[in-house]
Order: sequence, then structure tokens, then C-alpha cells
Amino acid sequence: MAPSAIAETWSAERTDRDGQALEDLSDDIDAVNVLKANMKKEAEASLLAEKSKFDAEKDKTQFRQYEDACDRVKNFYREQHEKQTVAYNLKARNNFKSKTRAEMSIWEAMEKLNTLIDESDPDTSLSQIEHLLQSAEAMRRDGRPRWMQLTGLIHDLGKLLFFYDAEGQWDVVGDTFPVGCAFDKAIIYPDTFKNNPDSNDPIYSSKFGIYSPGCGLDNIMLSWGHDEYLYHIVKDQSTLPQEALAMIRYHSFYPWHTGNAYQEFMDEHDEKMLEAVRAFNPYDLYSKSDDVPSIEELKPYYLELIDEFFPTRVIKW
Ligand SMILES: O[C@H]1[C@H](O)[C@@H](O)[C@H](O)[C@@H](O)[C@H]1O
Ligand SMILES: [Fe+2]
Ligand SMILES: [Fe+2]
Repeated sequence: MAPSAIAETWSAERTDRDGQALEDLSDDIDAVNVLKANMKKEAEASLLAEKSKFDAEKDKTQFRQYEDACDRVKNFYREQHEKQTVAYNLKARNNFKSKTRAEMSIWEAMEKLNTLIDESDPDTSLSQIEHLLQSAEAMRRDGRPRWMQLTGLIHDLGKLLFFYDAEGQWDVVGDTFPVGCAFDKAIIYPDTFKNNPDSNDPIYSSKFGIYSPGCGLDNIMLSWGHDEYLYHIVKDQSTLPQEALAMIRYHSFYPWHTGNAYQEFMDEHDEKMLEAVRAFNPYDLYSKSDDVPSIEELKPYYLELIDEFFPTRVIKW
């Protein structure tokens, strides 16, 4: 065969071979994409559609009974509702950004938090570490994804704020609500806002206040406390997905996720996040009546889980 003919045959063969290889490759890519799409669907299904064990239980009515709550809880909310103003919120956010309060691991933070007894909570007398483990364990039992179990484990760690910059418990724990617009009736003890200076401000007390309809919850200032603080820490220092960030940021926003108030501020993203927060809520609230978890037994499992999503280990708080 003449050299040119050899070259032609070779190049034709090569083209065939390359063509085949390309086809194989694109088949592989298709297969990977199908797999990915299925995994995503499964993850969404397991997060949202699956029934939690709490859905079946009938005694939910015994939780969050604020009218029957003790004076400790009532006094807590009176103070909080009087002191959470726009001015305080701006000051607290500025202060938060100005420094690092401490450096420690997630587990160390859980241990540190353990001495705090939450004055706003009518439903549990357990320690914070026990509450965190109860929430995470309830999710693990229900087969929720690992990132969600971790979210359960850490969701109240923002209460650490109490040991640093807080003026009391009123700017750390309790339900949250927007400041800068009218306080909604869906907030517990709504009458206690009458002594909040913002109630007499013509703009802050109007329906939309300093916001506009559809502006998105990200642009709304929620009362300052453990949710907003932890949200900022976790957003910057973990690889947790946005659903986890929403669960942390809005888990105390009962007037929204349970009371259906403030819907007019939501954008499309918030619609998706609301589903995630609602999937999270029963594990926070109803796990409070579960058995007391054994901290030492559970520790190895959760230390591994923490490492999976917090690459730096030592967190700047
Ligand atoms: O008393 C509780 C407690 O402080 C929780 O951590 C908070 O998330 C709830 O919203 C509140 O009702
Ligand atoms: Fe909380
Ligand atoms: Fe909680």
C-alpha cells in the first residue's frame, strides 16, 4: 500500500475509533447525569415527602401551651417583646460582625452550652446538649439525610451568644419575629408589644414598615437571637446545604412557619425554604418528650458527622 493510502486508512480507522470512544463517553455522561438526577430526587423525597414518626402522634397539643405557661416564660416574653427594636437589632448585628468571640469545636460548644437553662421554653427541663441529641436522634431514626441530622444536632448552638454579648436571655432565645414592620397577632403574647417603642413609630408599626411585599426574607431583620447568630457562623464555616441554613435561621420563626403570617414578604426561594423549615420543626419540638439520650454512647457517631461538614474543625464563634 502506498504511504498515502496507509495514512488514509489509519486516519479513517482512528476517526471510527474516536467516534466510538466519544459515543461511549457520552453514554457514560448520560448515565452519570441520570444517576445524579435520581439521587437528587431521592434526597428531596426523603427530606420532604417522608412521614416523620411525629405525624402519627396525637398528643401534640401538649406542646407550646403559652397561656398555661409559668411566670418564668411569661416574664421572659414580656421583656423580649419590649426590648427587641430596630435600633437594638442594628446594634447587635454590628457588634456581631466586629469580632470573634471564641474559637472551639462544635462538640466543645455543645458542652459549653450545657449550663444554660432556657427561660422561654415551657416544654423541656432537659439540658441543651440533651435537646440537641434528641432532635438529631429523631431524624436519624426516621432515616433523614446526614446533613439534616447534623442540622438537628447544632441548631440551637447559637444560644452560646448568652455567654458573650447578650444583655440577658431576651436577645438569645425564644421565638423570633420581624422588627421594622407591624408585629403580627400570630406572635405569642401579642399584647406585650404595646410597651415596645417601635409600636409607636408610624413607619415601624405599619403593615410593611421599612420593607416591601415580595422583598424576600433575606432582606427582613428578624429579632436578634440564636437563630440569626448561628446562621452566619454556619453559612461561612460549613458545607451544609441552603435548606440546612434556612432550618437554622428560621426555626424559631413560628409566626411564619406555623402561624402563616408575613407570607407577603416571601420570594420564590423562601417558598422552597419554608418546606424545609416545616420538615425540620417536628424534630425540634416533639422530640422534647423522647427518652433522655446517652451522650457518651452517641458521641463517636456525631463527631464523625461533624467532621463531614465542618472542614476546619475549630470554629470561630
Ligand atoms: O423556647 C424555645 C427555644 O428558645 C427554642 O430554642 C426556640 O427555637 C423556640 O422558638 C422557642 O420557642
Ligand atoms: Fe432554637
Ligand atoms: Fe431547639
